[in-house]
Amino acid sequence: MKQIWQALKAHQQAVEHRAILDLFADPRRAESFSARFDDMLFDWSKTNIDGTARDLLIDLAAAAGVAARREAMFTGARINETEGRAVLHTALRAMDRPVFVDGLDVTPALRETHARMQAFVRDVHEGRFTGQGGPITDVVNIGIGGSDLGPAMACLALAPYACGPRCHFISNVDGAHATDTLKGLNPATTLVIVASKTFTTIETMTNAETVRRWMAQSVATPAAQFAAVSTAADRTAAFGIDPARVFGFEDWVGGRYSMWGPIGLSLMLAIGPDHFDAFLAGGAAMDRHFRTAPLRENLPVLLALVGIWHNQICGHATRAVLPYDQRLARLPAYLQQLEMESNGKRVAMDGHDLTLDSGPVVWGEPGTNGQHAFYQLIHQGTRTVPCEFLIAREGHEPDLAHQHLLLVANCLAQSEALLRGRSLPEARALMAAKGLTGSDLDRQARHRTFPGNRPSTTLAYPKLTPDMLGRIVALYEHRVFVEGVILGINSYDQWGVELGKELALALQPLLSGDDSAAIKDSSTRQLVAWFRS
Ligand SMILES: O=P(O)(O)OC[C@H]1O[C@](O)(CO)[C@@H](O)[C@@H]1O
Repeated sequence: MKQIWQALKAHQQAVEHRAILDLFADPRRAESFSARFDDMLFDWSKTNIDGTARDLLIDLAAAAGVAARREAMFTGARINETEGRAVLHTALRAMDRPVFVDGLDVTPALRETHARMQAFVRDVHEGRFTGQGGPITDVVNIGIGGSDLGPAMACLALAPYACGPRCHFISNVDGAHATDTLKGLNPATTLVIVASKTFTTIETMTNAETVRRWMAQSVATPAAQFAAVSTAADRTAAFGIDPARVFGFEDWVGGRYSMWGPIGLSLMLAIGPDHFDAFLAGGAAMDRHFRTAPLRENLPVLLALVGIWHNQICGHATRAVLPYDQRLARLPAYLQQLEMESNGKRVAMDGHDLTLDSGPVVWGEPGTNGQHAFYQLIHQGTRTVPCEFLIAREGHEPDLAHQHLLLVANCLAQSEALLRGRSLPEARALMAAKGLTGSDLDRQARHRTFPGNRPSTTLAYPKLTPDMLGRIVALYEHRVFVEGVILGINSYDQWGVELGKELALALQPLLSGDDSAAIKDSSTRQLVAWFRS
């Protein structure tokens, strides 16, 4: 491994100043540096990765043992070593294939829970399960992190497939979130889902109490309109939720990988069981591809290797995710948790400090909106931000096809602009054509140059259907896995969120009056005093 990392670094230094555009002298550049899976196209040719770098990166994945680790994950080995757990979200989307944990096939239980979810959703849709004031019109999902971001992202993404009650999401402990979300909802026709793997998360439990009080003002039995999704049946029972409406899952489903199972209940309510199954089928199709395609043609592996090249080799600390698909507006937030909670770690699996950078900072917004906000920095700032564009060939609005064309044109134009840039002579010619001369021309032209040579990839897909969303989400999940294996990280724990939780619990009583002298640093002491005054 060490030698491959060194060879990659040496190669990167050798080609650092080469223009990506020069790689296109090879007429087969785009074709050779693209991969397809069914009707998805991943084009990574607009990066500075050439044949040598590609070979080294593939060697890196092979030497890191990606294939063996992948098999270990799919077959239920306890690869989440710091928590002693298997990692089996893939089993949630392939329930027909036995998977054993400790010698026990876990899929019959998964199928049973899935069937219970389907029956419940049909009962809601067909009016057999109602609120105390009539058929369910609205669903409020209370959860945070992995118990919120996935379903919230997917409900928006699949809005054209909505066929059930309206779904709303409350996550923040800020009372504003519950207040604003509940405004206008009828408690007597609202179903509340408390979604929490642990059923201890302070934000979720606090919001659940708030919503229960809100409901109690209007209906006789609030608990009758509550359902729960959790691994902790004892705690859901203690909260008073009827076990008939509790959908359990196992601890080998990580929170940020959990939308495929019961945590996806709000999504299933929104789009119906058939579309939800299509979403699962899309994820399963990507699983098969990931498990069987050679590394060189394997989409998750390639996404990961491009990421490693940009982050650990070239030193670009951030990655922008830019979906030219308004309904993927929450994808960047979803990926922030998926990627940063998974690979934002400084201690490797073997207990040693990482000698390389951990996973990148992931951020983004849908295009074209981002173009009118932060693309200025991406085009002309001093730092390089590798960009990942996502774009569908077709939208869901046939009568607005001309707008979709404009969207596609913008997406392709951005990656072209990042690649080509605009040279000083080109900018001078433009300014001269506008009548500028002399020092004025020189100065104005400099502001209008673009360095170009800025890397980007494009993931193109036919249409954002449930199946396609499943493929895209599974693609990113596996990309995170591959990056984690190459970096030697356990992508499935999240100890880094614990300290803040502990300190918040300790600070809460101090804010409401207890002695704050125990606080060690004067800044926190000052802030506590300020809030208390
Ligand atoms: O589903 P739970 O147990 O409420 O946890 C919510 C989220 O909190 C975290 O544990 C981080 O604090 C995430 O990993 C998880 O998705």
